[in-house]
Amino acid sequence: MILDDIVEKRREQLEREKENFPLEDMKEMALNSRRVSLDFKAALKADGISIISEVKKASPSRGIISEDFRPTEQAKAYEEAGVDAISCLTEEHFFKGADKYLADIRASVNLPILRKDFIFDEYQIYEAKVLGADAVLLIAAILSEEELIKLSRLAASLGLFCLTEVHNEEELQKVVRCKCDIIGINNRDLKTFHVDLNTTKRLAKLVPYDAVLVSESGMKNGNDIKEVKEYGADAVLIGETLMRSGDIKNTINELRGSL
Ligand SMILES: O=P(O)(O)OC[C@@H](O)[C@@H](O)c1c[nH]c2ccccc12
Repeated sequence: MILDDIVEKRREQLEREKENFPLEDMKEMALNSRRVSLDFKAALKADGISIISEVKKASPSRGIISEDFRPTEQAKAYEEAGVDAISCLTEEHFFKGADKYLADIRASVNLPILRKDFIFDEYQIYEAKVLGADAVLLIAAILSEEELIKLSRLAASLGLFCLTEVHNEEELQKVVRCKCDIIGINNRDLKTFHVDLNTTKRLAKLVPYDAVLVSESGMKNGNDIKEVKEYGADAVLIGETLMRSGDIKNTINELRGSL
């Protein structure tokens, strides 16, 4: 199963990271960071539908998405087009991401940044802080309830927001029990890669009214956004459509339905 393979590879990447830079040092750096996070949650709750735009070179379902991949330029173009937040992949093997991309983007844009990765170890949370992220992704499918609580508490203690991702009822119930306040509904099943916007429709009804709801994956145009907005989404997370766009401003306007 692909999700297991990704986590397995991610463990290997993590071991390398820990060898290069031990936990104690990473922790110290994170705790010494004086940077105040940008308010990821407020950005998603802003009027209208908020857009989180993703910087992603490749994915296991799509292969290479962007041949001429320039992460910082991409993020700057998103900022100029008026998006509300940026998501940056840091997983190396399947998504061809890198920590450096996030750090570089941090130095050039002034929007909240989500570290998009497969996070299961406290090291990755400290590292997110050091890289300059404002938020981290936690995927309910790969974390137990105890882990979700532990990692989200640690993130909060560092001033990081958590976007907690679910794909089915059981995962949603789990994150609601953990009182996660920013809930991502992934329209893509990470086990089969099948995309269905009805996932948002089905699960949105079970999301607590005071949580921020993000619909993730598979959206291609303004109609898709309108659809998930009707289901109750406060924000959308869009990657491939924007990575493939030749005119980001135009595509963002089209997605917002303002053309
Ligand atoms: O490129 P898309 O279909 O617009 O999807 C973006 C984002 O939702 C997707 O990259 C994603 C959602 N959850 C994830 C978890 C890990 C890695 C990637 C993801």
